[in-house]
Formats: sequence, structure tokens, C-alpha cells
Amino acid sequence: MTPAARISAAIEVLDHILAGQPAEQALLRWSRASRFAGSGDRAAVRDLVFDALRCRDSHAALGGGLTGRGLMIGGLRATGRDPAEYFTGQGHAPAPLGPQDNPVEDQETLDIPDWLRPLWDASLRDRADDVARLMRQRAPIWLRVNPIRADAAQAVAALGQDDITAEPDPRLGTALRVTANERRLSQSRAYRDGLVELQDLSPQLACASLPVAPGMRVLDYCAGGGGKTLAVAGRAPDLTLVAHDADPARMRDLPKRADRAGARVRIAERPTGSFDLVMADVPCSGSGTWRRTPDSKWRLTRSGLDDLTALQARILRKAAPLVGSGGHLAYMTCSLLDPENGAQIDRFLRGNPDFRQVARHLWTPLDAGDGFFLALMVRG
Ligand SMILES: C[S@@+](CC[C@H](N)C(=O)[O-])C[C@H]1O[C@@H](n2cnc3c(N)ncnc32)[C@H](O)[C@@H]1O
Repeated sequence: MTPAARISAAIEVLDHILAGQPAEQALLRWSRASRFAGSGDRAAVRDLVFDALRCRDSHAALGGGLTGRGLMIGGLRATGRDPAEYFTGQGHAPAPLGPQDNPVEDQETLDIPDWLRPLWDASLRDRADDVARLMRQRAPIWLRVNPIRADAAQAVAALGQDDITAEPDPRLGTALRVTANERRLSQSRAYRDGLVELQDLSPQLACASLPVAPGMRVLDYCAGGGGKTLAVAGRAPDLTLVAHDADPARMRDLPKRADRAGARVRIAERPTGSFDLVMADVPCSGSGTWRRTPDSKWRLTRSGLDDLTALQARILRKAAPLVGSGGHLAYMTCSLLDPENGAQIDRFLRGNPDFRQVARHLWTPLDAGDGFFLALMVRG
């Protein structure tokens, strides 16, 4: 496909997304209907669509309006290119520019939804504008080296065999930042043999800070695919690791992932007893990961956020009794919003005087990874 034909395809996909279709579904639908598109075309169209969604309002203003066409025109102007070179109407290129495609005046925006802006500012304070600006960019790809299988140098060498380059991060010995050929990861030997897992830097830093010691009983109360379970698995020997999720189907791949990683994990539908560490990586707005899933930025609503905070409070109520005396409760979100983070934990601590907070941290993209929140509490 020519660059102009890719733009036409992105316009079509974006129009479906703007009409309410989730981004992944709209892309899949387009790719199924476009057998002529090769893997390079599919990746390029995906990038165009996600770049546009990250900067939805500012690109719409630059491109004459909130349509797929407006987003593509605005995106070209934002990067200093002349849309007229692509919008020629020839072949599969979009129709030539007209007066309706002129920029709209006075649309100053940092691409945070209007209703959310006050909450965003209150949550991030003096970092609010800088974090909003970073949310308009692509996120770097991070890997976690699995210490059960390899050290960082061995993992880098194994990735190199598949021409994937990655650099260790000075902040954490197990964190690698991928610098080339990230799309080869899932087929690489290093990944297939469990030397590395895809995991953003911020949750890696959070998991590395948890109190984990040999022989401990650890419960991952919201295990999902097991990203946090496996991050803890490599931290100490002889752990009893139990994974739970209200939706067991979410843990379907966990046994296979654990095998690949060389970790022993027991799945529990109804966890009982007491644990030295209970992790609650709760469902959240995902506002810390909006660089990777930019359509969710525009889908979040006030009532959706209220539903999430109520669910988070219920999960905390259920997880807390499973923490043994002297044990820890680690509450985590990939959100940057205070109602899901600090305010949630303040309310929990007020209602549960047997818990005391020992650490609280909010990572933001200013730290290079996604937005991520951790509150660590001890019981008794
Ligand atoms: C943010 S995801 C977890 C991601 C996972 N920890 C990881 O690292 O891959 C939140 C998970 O909480 C689960 N969940 C939702 N409600 C729950 C509840 N009441 N109790 C336990 N888990 C719940 C969801 O099914 C979802 O898998």
C-alpha cells in the first residue's frame, strides 16, 4: 500500500472508532476485509490510528474537525508535513483538500477529556501538563528479565540472536528497554524460553519494592494473566504463590506462562487462610497506560470511574482479611487518578485501623514507564 492508501485505511478505521467501536475491533475488522494488506501495512495503519487517538482533540482542531479525515490531516500538519501531498484523490488516496479541512481556531488542548481535566490537574498537580504531553507520545517497550531463567546479560544476548536489541535500565537490574525490532518479541527464543516477559518499567519497580522473602505465602488476589504473580515468583525461593481472580477465565494462560517461567503457582477459586503478602492489582481506569490504549482515554466517563472506585473498595474489603498478622497488603493500579489511588487508600485506612501504610508511590511517564500506583500496608 502507498502511504496515501494507508492514510485512507486509517481514516476508515478511525471513523468506526469515533462511531463507538473499540479500537482493536475496528482494526481487526479492517484487516480481515483487507487481505491485500501485508504485515507492514497493518502495522503502519495501526500506528497511524493510535497516534491519532493519542492526540485526538489537538489533531482534530488542526485538521478541521473530529472525523477520521480531520485526524489524519491534523496529524500530518502537527508533524510538519503538507497533507496536500497525500490527499490527492488519485489511486487509493483520500479526496483533495477543501475549505472544510482548514484548521479550527482557538482550540488549545493537552488531549485530556474536558470533564476529566480538573481531576487530572488535582491528581498530578505540578506534573499534570507534562504528563498530559507525554501521554500524546508512543510508550517505550520494556521487558522484565526472569531471574529464574537468566540474568540481564544472558537475556540481552538471547534477544540479540533474533536481532532484538535491548538495554538494561540503571534503576532496576531486571528491566530492559527494547530499542529495536520489538515486533519480533513474541516469536523470539528469549521469550519462548521464559528468559523475558513483557512488562512495563513502573509495575516492575513496584513489584521489586514489595517485601518478599524465602518461604513466604503470597496471594495475588487479582491475578488476571499473572504479570504481577510472575514478577514476584523470581524474587525469592520456596514461595507459596497462590493466584486468584473473580473471573477465572482471565487466568487461563497463567499455568502455561508459569511453566515457561519455571515458577510454581497454585490457582485458587476461593482463597482461604492467611498470607504474608496479598497483592490487589485492581481493575482501574488504566489512565496510566493511555499511551498504549489511547481510545480508553476517550471512553472513560464520570460514572464509569465511580463504578471502578466502588469495585476497588469492595476488593480491598475482601482481600484485607486474608492478610495475616504482620503481613502486607499491596494495593496497585495503573491509574494516575487520585480517587482510585490516594483517596481510595485513605478511606480504607480510616475504616481499617489494624492496617498501617508503610509506603505509597505514584510513578508517571516522567519516570519513563507507565503511570502506576502502589500503596503498601502492614497489618497489626
Ligand atoms: C488490572 S487486572 C489484573 C492484571 C494482572 N494482575 C496482571 O498483572 O496481569 C484486574 C483483575 O481483577 C479482576 N477482578 C475484578 N473484580 C474482582 C474481584 N471482585 N475479585 C478479584 N478479582 C477481580 C479482573 O478480572 C482482572 O483480571
